[in-house]
Amino acid sequence: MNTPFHLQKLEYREVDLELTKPLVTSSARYETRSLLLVRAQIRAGEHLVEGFGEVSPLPGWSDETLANCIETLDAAPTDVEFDAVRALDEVLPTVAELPSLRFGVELALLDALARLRETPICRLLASERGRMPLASVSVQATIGAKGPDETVAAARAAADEGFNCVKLKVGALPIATDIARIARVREACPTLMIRLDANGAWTPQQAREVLEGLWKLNIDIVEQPVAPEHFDTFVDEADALTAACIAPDESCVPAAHAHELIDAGKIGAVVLKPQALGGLLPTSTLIDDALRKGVRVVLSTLLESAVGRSAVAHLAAAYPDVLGPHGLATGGWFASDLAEAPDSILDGSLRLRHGSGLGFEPDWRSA
Ligand SMILES: O=C(O)CCC(=O)c1ccccc1C(=O)O
Ligand SMILES: [Mg+2]
Repeated sequence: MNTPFHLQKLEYREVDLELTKPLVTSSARYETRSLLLVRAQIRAGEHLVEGFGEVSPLPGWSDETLANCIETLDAAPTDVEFDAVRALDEVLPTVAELPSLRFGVELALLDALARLRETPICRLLASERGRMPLASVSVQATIGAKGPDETVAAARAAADEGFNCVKLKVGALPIATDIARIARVREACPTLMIRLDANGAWTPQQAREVLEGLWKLNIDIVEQPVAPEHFDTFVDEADALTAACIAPDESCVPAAHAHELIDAGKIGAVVLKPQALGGLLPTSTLIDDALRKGVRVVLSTLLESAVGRSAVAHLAAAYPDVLGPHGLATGGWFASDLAEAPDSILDGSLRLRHGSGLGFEPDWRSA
C-alpha cells in the first residue's frame, strides 16, 4: 500500500436514501439515511484512477454532523501528494479529525489504489499481513426491537435462511418483555447463536439482573449493556465469565478508548464500526491489538449504504482469523441503495463482490 500517488480531485455528492422501515433503537429512530458519496481521483505515474467512499455519521451516535464534514471537505486542499494512504493524517489533518469524514476519504483512496493495482480492497489489506482474503464472511441477522411474536418470527426466518447467529436489539422495551423475547427465541431456535444489543439502555442494576437471568439461555455476546459512562465500572465489577460476554460498541468511540478497553484485558469481545473509528486502517490497528490480546472482534456498520457496507465486508474478508459473525446484514433496511445488485447473503455468509477496489462503482450521476 506504499505506492506514492497524487490526489487530483476530491468531490462529493449529498445523497438521501430511503429506508424500508424506520430503524428503532433504544436511543433513536431513523427514517432515511443521509450521506456523502465521495469520489477521489488519483494519479500514479501516467495512470489516472477514481475511487469511491462514503461519509455517513449517524445522528445521535457522535458529535460530528454531515454539515461539519461538508464544511471541512470544502476547505480541504486537493492537489496533494501522498506517499501512502496512511499519510492521510499528515496530508489532510482537518479531514482526519472527523472520524466519518476520515473513513470516507480513506476509503475513496483505498478504492482508487486497489483499482490501480487491479485487486480487491480485501486483498490489498490482507497482503499487508501476508494473508489471503476470504471470499465470503460470516454475518449475523440483526433484529430490531419488535414484540415477542414478531421477534420469534424474524429469528425463525433468519434461521431458515441459513443464518447461524441473530442479534436482538434490546433495551427499548420493558425488561420483562425483552427477557420473554429472548427466552422465546431460544425455545424456538435451540441451536441458534443469540447476541443482544442494548445500546447502553440499561442501568447497571438492570443489566446485572438481566445478565444473571440469561446464562441459562446461552447468550453469546451482550453489546453495550449500559451507557458509556457506566461501562468501564460495570465491566470491572462483573465476574469474569459475565465480562467475557460483554462487548463495548458505543464505548469504543473514540478509538483511543477502544485500545484501552482491549489492552486492559477485561472484555471478551469488541464491536468495531470503521465509520465511527476513522476508517478501515485505524480499525485494522484495533483488530491487530484485539487479536494479540485474544479479544474476539465483531465488525459492524452504522447503517451505511452499499459503499460503506462493502468497505467493512472487505476489512472482514482481510482477516480470515477473525470469525465474526459480523454485523453486515443490514442491506435489507434500504429501499434504495448505491449498488445495483443487493448484497449477496447465502446461508449466513456475505459474498464479496468480484472486481477491483470495492467490486462495484456507485452511479455518480444519479446519486
Ligand atoms: O451490528 C449489527 O448487527 C448491525 C448494525 C447495528 O446494529 C447498528 C446499526 C446502526 C446503529 C447502531 C447499531 C449498533 O450496533 O448499535
Ligand atoms: Mg451496537
